[in-house]
Amino acid sequence: MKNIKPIVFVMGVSGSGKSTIGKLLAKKLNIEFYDGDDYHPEANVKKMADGIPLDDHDRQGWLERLNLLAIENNEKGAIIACSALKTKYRVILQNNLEKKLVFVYLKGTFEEIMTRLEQRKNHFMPPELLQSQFNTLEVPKDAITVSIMQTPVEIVSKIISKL
Ligand SMILES: Nc1ncnc2c1ncn2[C@@H]1O[C@H](COP(=O)(O)OP(=O)(O)O)[C@@H](O)[C@H]1O
Ligand SMILES: O=C(O)[C@H](O)[C@@H](O)[C@H](O)[C@H](O)COP(=O)(O)O
Repeated sequence: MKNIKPIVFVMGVSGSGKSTIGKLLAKKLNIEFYDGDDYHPEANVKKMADGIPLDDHDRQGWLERLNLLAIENNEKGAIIACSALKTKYRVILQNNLEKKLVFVYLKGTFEEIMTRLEQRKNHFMPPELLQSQFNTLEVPKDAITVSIMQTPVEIVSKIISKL
């Protein structure tokens, strides 16, 4: 592993496994995990809970906060779960940061992720928003891309082998 204390953004659509994989990856690397969901302003959470997709304007301040979080953790490293759906969002996350961010893209089909979302309990994000998440997604070309059709342990060990 070249990158001992990386700043990793685990990205992908809602339900792709960002929180599950991010937490496990952080535990294995012994660095802090942050869930991007916890940094949305209340208005964003309410909008999503009401079944309305966020737009660029809604996401701007949230992405800026996560960029600051990355800067604060530049030395220690961090794992951050964040949808980071568009290329321009990933540019905001990298702003003024010394380290080059590592993006891990959790790749899965609409059908598989819909099944997981329908089974997930106690979460504000309604499965009906999944189509808009896929519509918004710009698949990253320079990310570590991992299929979600494996156990979390397998996914995390693949990620670590590529860091
Ligand atoms: N590799 C996996 N295999 C099977 N189920 C998974 C896997 N990763 C996550 N899940 C389950 O899928 C659902 C969505 O995962 P979650 O981590 O909440 O995704 P996200 O943070 O991207 O919205 C959860 O119920 C989680 O337990
Ligand atoms: O950019 C967005 O539209 C949101 O960040 C969204 O992608 C994110 O997925 C939600 O916060 C729901 O949370 P889950 O990803 O945990 O479903």
